[in-house]
Amino acid sequence: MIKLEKQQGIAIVTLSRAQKQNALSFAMFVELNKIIKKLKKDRSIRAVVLKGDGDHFCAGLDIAAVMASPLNIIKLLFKWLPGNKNLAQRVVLGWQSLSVPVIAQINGNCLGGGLQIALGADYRIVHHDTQFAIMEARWGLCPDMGANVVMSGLVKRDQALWLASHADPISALQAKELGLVTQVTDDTEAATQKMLEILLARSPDTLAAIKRVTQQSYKTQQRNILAKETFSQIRLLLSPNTKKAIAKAKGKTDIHYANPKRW
Ligand SMILES: C/C=C/C(=O)SCCNC(=O)CCNC(=O)[C@H](O)C(C)(C)COP(=O)(O)OP(=O)(O)OC[C@H]1O[C@@H](n2cnc3c(N)ncnc32)[C@H](O)[C@@H]1OP(=O)(O)O
Repeated sequence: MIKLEKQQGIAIVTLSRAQKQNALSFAMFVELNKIIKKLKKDRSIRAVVLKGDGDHFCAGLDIAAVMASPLNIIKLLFKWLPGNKNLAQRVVLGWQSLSVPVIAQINGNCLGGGLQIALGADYRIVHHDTQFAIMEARWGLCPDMGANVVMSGLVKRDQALWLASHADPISALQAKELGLVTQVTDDTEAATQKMLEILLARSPDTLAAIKRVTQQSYKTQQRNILAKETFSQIRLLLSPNTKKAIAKAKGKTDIHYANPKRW
């Protein structure tokens, strides 16, 4: 469900489950993690392009499929030991551990976990018609998968709060205004090629150094943030208000939340 091709030194990673708008199963996270490890060792590549098969980048986590296996939920979101990242965090932040530039080429829907994976890339080239949303709040959850690390380098604090809290789709232009997007275009393929030409004209050592140094400013905080988002998600999953939020997301209207907990 993940395709990896190499063309003239460019690795092309494609989320390939077009009939489900490339919604992410547990197996896709496992495959993506393996691919990132493979690319890390591959000295023949100069850049990575990450995209979705068909008309969409990704419709987010396949919640029903992942929820069907409690063991997979634990492996994906909660396998946390001090200093370790869970599988989803390893995938989202994995693109940043590569020394080569990673460009997410985005069309159609780019939602939830799909947006988080795209935010882990170095650049996002998006079609005018793309829709973005951080959707966890609809399910009574909070953004995880490393979203809080990648967002903190891109979006101002009040905007990050608002985006995660309203959980509604925003347009490509709104996303650009917030800082989520590098470039909005009518031809993502051509714009990606153009960016690759510019990047490939630079020394790979220079690009690697720029990437490493640019990341450093928010890397120091990373471990605390990752641990916090994992623990917050565990508490939410155990909360009666989350059950109510899920019922609401499925269309139940007479929902009354209990008083808020102290965090
Ligand atoms: C920790 C949590 C992390 C997260 O990622 S939270 C976010 C999870 N994602 C969602 O909540 C999105 C759910 N999907 C939708 O709201 C809608 O869909 C869309 C807006 C993405 C698209 O709507 P439309 O254009 O009308 O297409 P369609 O007929 O609903 O979907 C086409 C096919 O794609 C499947 N699909 C879409 N999203 C998901 C998903 N997230 N997981 C699994 N399948 C999905 C559908 O079921 C259907 O397939 P079929 O025709 O076989 O029924």
